[in-house]
Amino acid sequence: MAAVLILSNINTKFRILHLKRSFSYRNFSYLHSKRKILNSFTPSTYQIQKSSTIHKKCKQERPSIGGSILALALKKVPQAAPKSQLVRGCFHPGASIISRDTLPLDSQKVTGTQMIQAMLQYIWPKNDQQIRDRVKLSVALLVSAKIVNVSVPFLFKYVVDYLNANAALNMESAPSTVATVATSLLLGYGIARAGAAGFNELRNAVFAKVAQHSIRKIAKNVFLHLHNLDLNFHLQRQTGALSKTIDRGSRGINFVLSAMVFNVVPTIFELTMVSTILWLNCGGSFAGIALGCVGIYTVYTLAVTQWRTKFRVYMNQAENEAGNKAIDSLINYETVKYFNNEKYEAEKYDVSLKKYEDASLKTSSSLALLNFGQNAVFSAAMSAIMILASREILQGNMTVGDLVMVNGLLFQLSIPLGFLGSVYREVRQALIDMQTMFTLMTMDSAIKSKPNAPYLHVDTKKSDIKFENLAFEYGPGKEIFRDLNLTIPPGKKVAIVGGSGSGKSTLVRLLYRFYEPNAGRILIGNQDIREVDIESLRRSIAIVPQDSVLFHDTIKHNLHYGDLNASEDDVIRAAKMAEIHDSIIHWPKGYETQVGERGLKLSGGEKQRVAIARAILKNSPILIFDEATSSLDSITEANILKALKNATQGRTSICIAHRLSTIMDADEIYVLEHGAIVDRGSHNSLLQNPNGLYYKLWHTQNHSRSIPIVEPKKSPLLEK
Ligand SMILES: N[C@@H](CCC(=O)N[C@@H](CS)C(=O)NCC(=O)O)C(=O)O
Repeated sequence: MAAVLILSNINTKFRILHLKRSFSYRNFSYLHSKRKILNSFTPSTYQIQKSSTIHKKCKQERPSIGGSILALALKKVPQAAPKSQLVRGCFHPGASIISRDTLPLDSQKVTGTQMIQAMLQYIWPKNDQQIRDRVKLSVALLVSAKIVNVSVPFLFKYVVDYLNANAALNMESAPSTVATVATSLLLGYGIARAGAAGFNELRNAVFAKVAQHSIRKIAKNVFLHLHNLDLNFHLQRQTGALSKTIDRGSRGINFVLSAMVFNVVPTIFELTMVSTILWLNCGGSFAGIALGCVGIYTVYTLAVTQWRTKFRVYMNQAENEAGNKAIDSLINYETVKYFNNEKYEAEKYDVSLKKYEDASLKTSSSLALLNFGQNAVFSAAMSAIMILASREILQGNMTVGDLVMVNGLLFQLSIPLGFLGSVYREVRQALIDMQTMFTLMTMDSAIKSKPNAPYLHVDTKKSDIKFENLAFEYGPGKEIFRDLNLTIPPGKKVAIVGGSGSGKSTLVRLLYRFYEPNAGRILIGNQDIREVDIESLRRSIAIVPQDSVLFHDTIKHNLHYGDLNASEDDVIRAAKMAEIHDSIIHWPKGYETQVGERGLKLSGGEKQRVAIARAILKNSPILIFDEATSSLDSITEANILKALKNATQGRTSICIAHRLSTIMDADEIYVLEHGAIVDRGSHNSLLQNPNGLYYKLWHTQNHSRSIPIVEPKKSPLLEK
């Protein structure tokens, strides 16, 4: 199948824009403007052809984005090409991709055997005897349940035969004995039925701990693994998709385990027992009917399930689409109101609901067809086996009890098989989900500590920070630094200023090892940060980021996050230093106030002050303020600058700033432009140079800032 896939790496994220069977370049602008993103594109492997031709055309037509748009003619191929052919978003003819957002491009697909091995590690753990004992007990209970279950039709047979034989005799001779025997057999029948159910339930209870324990361990390991992957990985992936991967993957494990232990293995065991019994007791043709029935039933069920699965996929897609639209619309509640677009939003939501409705109807009607067919197969088999039995009875080879028994055995078999289609569908999906999750586990972080890396030691009096011949680019054509040299003296407050895109924040990311430089090195107290333990490096640096995002928890928890071992007094002290304490105590629940999702209930200034308090609490020798006062009004800013001054005392601090008024007191100011230092000095000395960038920035900002006097923003929490 020839297909066209257009990918864009705008925002460093590959997106599938459109997939078509045939492609003409004239469609390109249209497709690009449509930006159809097929998130739910099923994982397949495509071979890339003629990419260079189409890419060239894209470049001519849309020079501004040509470099980042790749239009690829693809052909489906059975196997993925080596991952080395896929380099930094550059696709070469002949290379292949796994086109699913959640599957990492640079990871290896996990095979079925590897998945089974991984699962076995959890359900048969080497050093957990308790779990192993539970598995053994579950298997014993499974076998017992099935043996008892198969004995039920036998007991029924004996009762029928016994009553049949004795009803024909003179009942007056020993009526009480007949009644006692029949009653005992029927009681045995009841006990056996209850016993089989009891064993089944006991097995479920015993095995539940094994399954849940495994899921917990796997989910925790995946979660930890995700935290250990580098920032670049996280920026390229939707966080929602990652959490879904863990969620679906661990649910998949649960499902596969449960299906195997509670359904597939017991049913195969029961089928083997039933056909053996029928063959030994009644003959080969009886066993043949049972096996034939289950065979036809299985083929029919799998075929119909395969056909109807697409309706469920559409249904789920439409459900997700509707859910996303509802969430997006409700998150944008204020924007919707600003433009009176409630009806438009409702219509948009209804489009997805309609898709859901259509798919849902197809799901139900195809389910009815499946159920009917399954029933018909078993009914036909039961009729056939009973006709055969009745003939044997008439010939005197079998009893009426035997007829009841064969009926019972076949009927009992139909019960677990009643869910075969669902089990098949869910297991297939679970295997895909598990594969996505385990594939994620094969990803390695691009940035990590070397084995036995020494801890970083920072002496605030001696350890300077040096950026030596630094070169860095976020990707091809996105160069930030070419040959940057910069020294931050120990214990001093250094400011880095410049326009947006000059590379200020990138410096912080490189220092924190969120990214690795392409050339050059960064030294703290003459220790190359690439050679030291990454955790010790990050412990030595406290950052107040540009966008402070808070956890959906209390304000106290969010402050405490700076140092989870700090005392409550320390938390309050940090809050006071960051000038947020007075606001908090006026909120209805004080420090116990919930901040809302991502700190939604707090104003920008409040969030930044929380971030400052957290950084103060972290108490690291190096402090970085990355545009930390950008969301503060003038009055709060003035108050907070004093707090910052206290916090930075005796530490090496770097203030990244756009607003120059916040860094006037810095010991040294570096002016950055297009990734190079164009000016340096103190505030006063820099203002002596009327041709310098600092001079221009200062006068532009002072002119615009002298007009408004901004009142401090009220907290949204106080307004409620
Ligand atoms: N007999 C069918 C259906 C069994 C059934 O009722 N499955 C439940 C889930 S355990 C269900 O809700 N199915 C809905 C569907 O398959 O669309 C089969 O073998 O799959």
